[in-house]
Amino acid sequence: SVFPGNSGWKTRVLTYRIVNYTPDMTVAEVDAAIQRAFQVWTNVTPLTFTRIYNSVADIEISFAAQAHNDYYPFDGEHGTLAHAFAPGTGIGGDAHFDEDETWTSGSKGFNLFLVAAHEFGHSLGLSHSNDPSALMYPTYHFTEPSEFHLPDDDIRGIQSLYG
Ligand SMILES: O=C1CC=C(NS(=O)(=O)c2ccc(-c3ccccc3)cc2)CC1=O
Ligand SMILES: [Zn+2]
Ligand SMILES: [Zn+2]
Repeated sequence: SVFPGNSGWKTRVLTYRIVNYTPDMTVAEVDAAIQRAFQVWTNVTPLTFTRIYNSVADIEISFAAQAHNDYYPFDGEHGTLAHAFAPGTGIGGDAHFDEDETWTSGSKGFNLFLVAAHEFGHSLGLSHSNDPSALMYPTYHFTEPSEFHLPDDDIRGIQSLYG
């Protein structure tokens, strides 16, 4: 089952900011993938996510390659696709996506919606699941986004933090 992180956010109203964009997708595609990735979690919790454009948000979303001002430099194409920080101030909650990957809204490369939904699980305090069908399972597997449903294991995990 999913091992919930040690703590979650203390507030239910969270903000997010898309700091920059990948050239692999249109701005509209990135916006939609991020919004839908948050919806996966708002559907099953009392959490709400408000997008902001200027000041610092709780969850700052950015694309970067190699070293990028945290202690977890990316590694070029493949390998680590993205990472996210558990709830907290500053870098807490932020999600970084490796620009050396090919990001798509389809089944080619890596599907941004699916990876973002997984990373936002970490941003909300979830760790990995050992259930292969779970979104929080550590291995990427493509699912048609229009048919994506949050597996029970993940619902149990997030509701143990924000139920
Ligand atoms: O906690 C970790 C540590 C290792 C990671 N490896 S990754 O970047 O290659 C990665 C692997 C799987 C996913 C994923 C899993 C299930 C559904 C969608 C994406 C996302 C990123 C990413 C990650 O979130
Ligand atoms: Zn990073
Ligand atoms: Zn993960």
